Amino acid sequence: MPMDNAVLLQSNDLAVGYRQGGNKSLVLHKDINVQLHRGEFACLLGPNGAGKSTLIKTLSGFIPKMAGKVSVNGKALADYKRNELAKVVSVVLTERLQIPNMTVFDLVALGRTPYTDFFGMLSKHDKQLVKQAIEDVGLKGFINRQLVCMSDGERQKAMIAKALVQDTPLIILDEPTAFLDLPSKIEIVQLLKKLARERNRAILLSTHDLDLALQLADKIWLLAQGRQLEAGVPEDLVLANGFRRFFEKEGILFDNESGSFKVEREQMKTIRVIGKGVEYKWLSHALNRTGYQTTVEEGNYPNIEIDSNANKAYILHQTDGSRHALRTIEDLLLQIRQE
Ligand SMILES: Nc1ncnc2c1ncn2[C@@H]1O[C@H](COP(=O)(O)OP(=O)(O)OP(=O)(O)O)[C@@H](O)[C@H]1O
Repeated sequence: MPMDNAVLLQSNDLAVGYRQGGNKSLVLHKDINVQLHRGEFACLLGPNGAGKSTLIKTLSGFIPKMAGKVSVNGKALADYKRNELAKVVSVVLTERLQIPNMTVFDLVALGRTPYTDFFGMLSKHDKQLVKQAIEDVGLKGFINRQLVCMSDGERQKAMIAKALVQDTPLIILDEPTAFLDLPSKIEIVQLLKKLARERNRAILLSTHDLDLALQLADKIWLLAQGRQLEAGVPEDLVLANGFRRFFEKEGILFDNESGSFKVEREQMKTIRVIGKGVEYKWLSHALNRTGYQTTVEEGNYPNIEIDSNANKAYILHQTDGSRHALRTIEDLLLQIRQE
């Protein structure tokens, strides 16, 4: 069966910002025209203060737009009744929830509110969904734990579980991975991506995890102060120098080849490295990090030979003809510095 890739979220000439009393207002971005389709996993990236939270809150109806239009599932956001909207979009914001005595189960169960009766009674099916979502975010043993007795990362996972049980076609999350350790970040982002692909949901999340976004996002939305939002598949954005234009600062360069940031530093000396494989990669990394430029070309500079046969020995040949065999990269760096 072909997947439905209808537009679930759309903005037309949207302006976002804040009203500041009287007739004064602060418009952060205007003329935002973006679309998010069913089955799409999109990451909103941008430097601090770019306006990511402001855009997320505006798109999900938490703060009023300054101009333009936001449509969810073909209907203007403003035309939705509260309960009706809660069946279409679930939102996870960064505000910390600290309700005394509330357990993980209680919090996640709130996600079923749009589907329960007047008294908020959970059916057997609702309870099953709540338990499943708690398991899915890796909080199985925490079901009866009070939120106030949990770490920021655990609480964040509970908030994501609440969004999952809300069972909406559109999920919007503001920095859901902010407090998570790296394995949990990957786990949660993979879970969300799977949800988008297998259950045909549209998911938008803001994040500072550029690496994860480059690896997993179907679309990236780039936002920076004073720049028009740019959206596209990650590879197109890299090739169009998008990350350079949006993120580079003095001394910090985005390397289009590796898709990562590099610290610009003065290179002191050239060293020739002879070898291959993972040792070659990490030796070059160590030399670049400590200010050496590496080359494979012959020339009048020190040579380092990686001897993989001799249990990863590094043989340093200095220009004066001296030779040193070193066991670790640390020893090698010390030796080079002594010369
Ligand atoms: N309630 C508010 N009233 C006025 N200005 C605000 C308000 N909230 C945020 N701002 C300003 O709007 C700008 C964008 O803030 P926002 O929180 O949207 O950025 P962000 O991209 O999410 O940043 P970060 O990555 O640091 O979380 C900032 O300059 C901020 O100071």
